[in-house]
Amino acid sequence: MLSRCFRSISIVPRNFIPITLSHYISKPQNNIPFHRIKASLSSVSTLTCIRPNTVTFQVRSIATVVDSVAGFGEVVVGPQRKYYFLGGKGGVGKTSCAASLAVKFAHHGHPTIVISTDPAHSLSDSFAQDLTGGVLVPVEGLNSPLFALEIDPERAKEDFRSASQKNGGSAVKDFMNNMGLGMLANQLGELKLGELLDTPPPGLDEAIAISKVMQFVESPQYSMFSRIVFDTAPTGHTLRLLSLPDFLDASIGKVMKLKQKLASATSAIKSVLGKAEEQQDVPDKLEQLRKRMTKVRDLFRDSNTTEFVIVTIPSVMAINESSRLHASLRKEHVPVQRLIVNQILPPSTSDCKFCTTKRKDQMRAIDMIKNDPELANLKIIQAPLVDLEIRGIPALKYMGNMVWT
Ligand SMILES: Nc1ncnc2c1ncn2[C@@H]1O[C@H](COP(=O)(O)OP(=O)(O)OP(=O)(O)O)[C@@H](O)[C@H]1O
Repeated sequence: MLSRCFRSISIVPRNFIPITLSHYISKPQNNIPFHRIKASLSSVSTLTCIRPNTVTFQVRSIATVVDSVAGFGEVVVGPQRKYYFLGGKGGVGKTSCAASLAVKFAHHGHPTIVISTDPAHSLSDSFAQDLTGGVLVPVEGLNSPLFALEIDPERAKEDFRSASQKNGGSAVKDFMNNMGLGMLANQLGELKLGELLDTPPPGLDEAIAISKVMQFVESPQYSMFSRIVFDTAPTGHTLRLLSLPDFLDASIGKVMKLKQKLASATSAIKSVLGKAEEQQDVPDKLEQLRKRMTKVRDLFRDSNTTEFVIVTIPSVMAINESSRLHASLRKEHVPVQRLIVNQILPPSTSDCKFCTTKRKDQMRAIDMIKNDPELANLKIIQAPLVDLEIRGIPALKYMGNMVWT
C-alpha cells in the first residue's frame, strides 16, 4: 500500500519523511527524494496511504525527523580537501554518522576516504564489507570513489617503537653508557623516555596512526581525495589523541636536544681519538615523527579545512559528556560547529507507556542542550532512532539523507 502512496509523495507537506528504514531497504525502487521532504520532531511518523494518489494521509507513528540545520550544502561545497572528525561517547552512532557522511560525499562527486581511528573498529560492520588490513580498501556498492581504512594500531605502535628505539631509545642509552656518558643517560631517564617507548601512553597508537595517515594523504598519489572523514574512538581516547601532538612534540623535542648534545660529545671524543667522522644518519625518524605531529596538531585546529562533529544521544549522561568534550575541544582550538543528537524516539501515537515515558525523558535531555553553555550555540542536528540497524550501503544512504540534509 505504501508504494502506491509514493506516487503522490510530491503533495505530501514538506515536513515529512514518510517511510521507515525497513521499507526503504525492502523497496528501493520507491526511494523518494529526501531533499524535498524533511520532517520536524513534532511531526509523526509512518505515513499510511488511505487512498492512493490523493492528499489524504493518515499519519501513524514511527517515521522521521530532521531539523534542516545540518547544512550539508556547507560541508559539501568546494573542491579543496576537507577533514571531518566524528566523535562522542561510545555507542552513540559515530560510525554510522561518519560512514553515512562519507557515502554522501562520494555520491556528490567527492572522492572520499573514511578512516577509523578507533582501535575497536566497526567500519567493516557498518558497511557490511571486509575493510580490515590497515590499508585503503575500495568500498563496493557505490558508483563513486569511496575508500575505507581501518588503522591497525598495533602495527603503527610497533613501527613507532622500532623507529624510536633505533634512533633515540634504548640504542641511544646503550651507546651513551658505552661512551661513559652515563650522566646524559640519567637525564634521559628523567624524561621517562623508556616509559614512553616501552609502555606507550593510551592514545599514542592512535596519534601515530593518524600521523601515518597524514603521511599517505600528503602523497600526490592520494591528492585526488577531497574529503577525509574520521570515525574516531570514544571521547576519552579521542581527547588524549587531540592533546598528544603537543605532548609528543615537546617530548620528542627534548629527546632531540639530547641527541644533539650527544652527537657533539661523540664527535669531540672521536676527534680526540683521531677517528674519522661517521656519516650522518639518514633522515632522523624522530624528526619526521615530530614534523608529522606538528602537522596533525595544525590540521586539528584549522577551521578552513577541519570540523569536529560531536555525536550524542538524548540522555543526560551523553549530553553531559558532549558538553565536556566540547569544552576540551575548545581548549585544544579544534573547530566544532555541529552536534548530532542521534537515536531520538519518534512520538508515539499508540498507548505504549514505555515509548511515551522514554520520549519525554529524551525531550528533557534535549532541552538541556539549549541551556548548556558549551552546546547551546552549536547547530543541532536531530536524527531519529530507526527501525533497523544501520548496516550496508542502502542503510547508510538512508541515514545520510536523514542526518545530512
Ligand atoms: N539512528 C539510529 N537508529 C537505529 N540504530 C542506530 C542509529 N544510529 C546508530 N544505530 C545503531 O547503533 C549501534 C551503534 O552505532 P555505531 O557503531 O555507529 O556507534 P559508535 O558510536 O560508532 O559505537 P562505538 O563507540 O562502539 O564505536 C549500531 O548497531 C548502529 O546500527
